[in-house]
Amino acid sequence: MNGELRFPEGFLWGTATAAYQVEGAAQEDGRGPSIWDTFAKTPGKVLNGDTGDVACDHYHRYPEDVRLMKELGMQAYRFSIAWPRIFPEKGRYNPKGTDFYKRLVDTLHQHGILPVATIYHWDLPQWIQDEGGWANRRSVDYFVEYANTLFRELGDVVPLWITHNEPWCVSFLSHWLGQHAPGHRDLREALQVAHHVLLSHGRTVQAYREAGLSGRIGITLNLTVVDAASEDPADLRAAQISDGNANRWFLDPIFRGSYPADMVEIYTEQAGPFDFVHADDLDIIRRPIDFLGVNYYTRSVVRAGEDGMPKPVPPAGPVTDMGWEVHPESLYRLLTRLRREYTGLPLYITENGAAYPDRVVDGRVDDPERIAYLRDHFAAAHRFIQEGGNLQGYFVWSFMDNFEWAFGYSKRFGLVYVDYATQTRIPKASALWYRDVIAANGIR
Ligand SMILES: CO[C@H](O)c1c[n+]2c([nH]1)[C@H](O)[C@@H](O)[C@H](O)[C@H]2CO
Repeated sequence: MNGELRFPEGFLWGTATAAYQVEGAAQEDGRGPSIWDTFAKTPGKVLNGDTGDVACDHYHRYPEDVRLMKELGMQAYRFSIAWPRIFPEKGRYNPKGTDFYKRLVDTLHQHGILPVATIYHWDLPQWIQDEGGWANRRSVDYFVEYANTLFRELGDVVPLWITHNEPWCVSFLSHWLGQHAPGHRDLREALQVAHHVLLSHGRTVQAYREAGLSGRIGITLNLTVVDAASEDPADLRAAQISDGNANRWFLDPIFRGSYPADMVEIYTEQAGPFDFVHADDLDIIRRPIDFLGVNYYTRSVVRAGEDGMPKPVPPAGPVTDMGWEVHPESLYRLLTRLRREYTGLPLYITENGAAYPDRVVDGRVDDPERIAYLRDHFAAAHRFIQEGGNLQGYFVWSFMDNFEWAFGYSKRFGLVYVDYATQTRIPKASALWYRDVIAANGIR
């Protein structure tokens, strides 16, 4: 058909969620508290005082959800494993926690859906935070023990592993900007956290190789394109700094084995010496991975503040319900840069999607804006592939509406609408459209 954009044979189409955002069952089968249980119960941290106590009750309703994924033709499901289910207390392994993920993975296989497991998606066990959290280098050892347990228990049935979801959010958003758990505002701590998360990634890749498993392992980074508000040298430098913080701080250690020098100079000046970086750390962090997961939602535009540091410029174009600019061409720009400057490894879009104020009318949810958003981003991805880019799959965020962190349940990213009062699932028009895209392996 004219204008149809077909994707390569075997391209993997899926959706993504994360444990704390969908599972609920916060105290069930021995799960211990996470930093998000603590944060959400702290007055003022999450809109409307929402918590993940129940969420989408995915812990109990996953059979229904997986059936719906099958009906919608989804080929893969990216979920995260809740560390506090596996090690609820220091030194205590909880087999009941692992058993849930064995049930989930088994159900996915029964329906011909590929399981993709994210080992860490922000729900750090509170007992580790009580020892200093990711800022404490001991967290690296705890993480490797946790990961090795998952490889032992699930290594033969999970073919794709993601060590971490978005180290930038775990470090800078949560320990410098203070918007996510544990809500700290300390640049030096954020830099220590970023380093220990990256180090735990490298140690875990090493552990996966030593386990002799036949699957693949990578990491998911939230990446963006940063544009300067003008050609003024101050704005151009501000964009360079913003790019350094958002992108290069993680891409350079993983793919080049060093932190970006321009940013090291700035951060050393602002936060003191990098004495938390030990001699062989960067060699561990740069251990070769099998793929890179890319979470892309929007680009950013910055100008220079009084101090020369980047200040965000409000979007000029259309935005989603999060206020994020809809900018699909920047997905193409980002992917092209990754291929040009960093890696030819397989890439997966491990998250892309949009929140819109969805409404149920006569039992249906029409979401044309989400369809348009996804179509344009799929087209951008297709352009990258057509030019030789090694993009192998796409996971829409999210399978269903869920707990959107500090925004609580006020933002709906799902292809499937969730009525939280009844836990009813309603596939939105975008879910039915996505089903047709998957069936055609392309867009019209
Ligand atoms: C700039 O967006 C970030 O890359 C990002 C967006 N998102 C994420 N990271 C997280 O991985 C998800 O848990 C969020 O639910 C999702 C939607 O907000």
